[in-house]
Amino acid sequence: MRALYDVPAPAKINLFLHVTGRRADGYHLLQSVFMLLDWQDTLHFELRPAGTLSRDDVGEAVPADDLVLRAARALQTAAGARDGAHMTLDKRLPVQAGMGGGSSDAASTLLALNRLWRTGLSLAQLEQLGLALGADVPFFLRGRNAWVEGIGEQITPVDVPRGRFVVVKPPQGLDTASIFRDAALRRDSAAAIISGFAANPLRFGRNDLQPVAQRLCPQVGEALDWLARQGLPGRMTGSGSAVFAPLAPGQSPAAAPPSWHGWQVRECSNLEVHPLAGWASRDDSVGR
Ligand SMILES: C[C@](O)(CO)[C@H](O)COP(=O)(O)OP(=O)(O)OC[C@H]1O[C@@H](n2ccc(N)nc2=O)[C@H](O)[C@@H]1O
Ligand SMILES: Nc1ncnc2c1ncn2[C@@H]1O[C@H](COP(=O)(O)OP(=O)(O)OP(=O)(O)O)[C@@H](O)[C@H]1O
Repeated sequence: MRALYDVPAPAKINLFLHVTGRRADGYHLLQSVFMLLDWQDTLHFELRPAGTLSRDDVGEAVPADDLVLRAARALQTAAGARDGAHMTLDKRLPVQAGMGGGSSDAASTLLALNRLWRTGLSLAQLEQLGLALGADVPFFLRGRNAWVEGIGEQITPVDVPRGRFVVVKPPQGLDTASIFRDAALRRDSAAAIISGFAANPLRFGRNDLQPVAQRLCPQVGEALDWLARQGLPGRMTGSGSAVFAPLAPGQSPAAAPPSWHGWQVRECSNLEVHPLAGWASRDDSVGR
């Protein structure tokens, strides 16, 4: 067994996102298709004795006690692990983008440390730990493009056509909780069915969080207008502020406007499976 691991933590985009209701605890019920992208953070893990956990500093955008450390601590406690780890996060994904970067870091941490520490938790057990860290973590653990319901825990794999996308991240980020608590948020979308999505995957539905996000962050509208002027049907991902559009074969987006300081415009391809898919056992009997 190796004493260190280097693992990727890919981003996701939500091809559509409908808010269908609200639970008694305030969390919102969603329907969405989550799709993995080839834009990623990288994490490095080294075994340390006596349960110590540490992480290299990654700058202001990520809190000191971030989702990597919190995921490690959650696994250590749940599995009774006696080992520790030193962790390095090479943060490449934009923060507060709606691309699930923090959740993906947490999922990759759970998968890597479950191997490094030989704690042997099953996928179902990791998903339960992950959901407490962030609503998107179970999706990343499962590792396939998926139709997702509930608050993120009901996951059904779906096929998404392979293709390229342009992603635009404005400099201003958006806080997920502020979007969900906004009084103007539409929370009553009718339940959709997978076959409706499958008939037209890149155009199905809408993002119900987009109108609120656009009001709180006009740069979201600016990004969508820029895509529309190129004939690209843009949509926001998650709670923003990044937006995306599918690209036709051979098509490239225009150069970003010169006034866009601090904006990111990036071409990506989708992934069929997460690079760490299969790292945790699907068999619950393997868990402790
Ligand atoms: C909107 C999505 O990006 C879709 O992928 C995610 O569901 C958001 O997931 P996330 O960033 O991991 O969000 P969390 O850290 O779990 O939640 C942040 C806050 O957003 C609100 N929240 C989040 C998810 C959800 N289904 N309903 C909510 O109301 C809650 O107030 C919560 O305290
Ligand atoms: N490893 C991490 N990477 C990024 N953000 C983190 C991390 N750990 C904790 N956070 C906190 O989580 C907040 C949101 O992170 P993230 O960038 O994942 O949001 P997001 O892109 O909107 O994701 P989502 O689509 O899940 O809403 C950040 O503002 C940051 O304070």
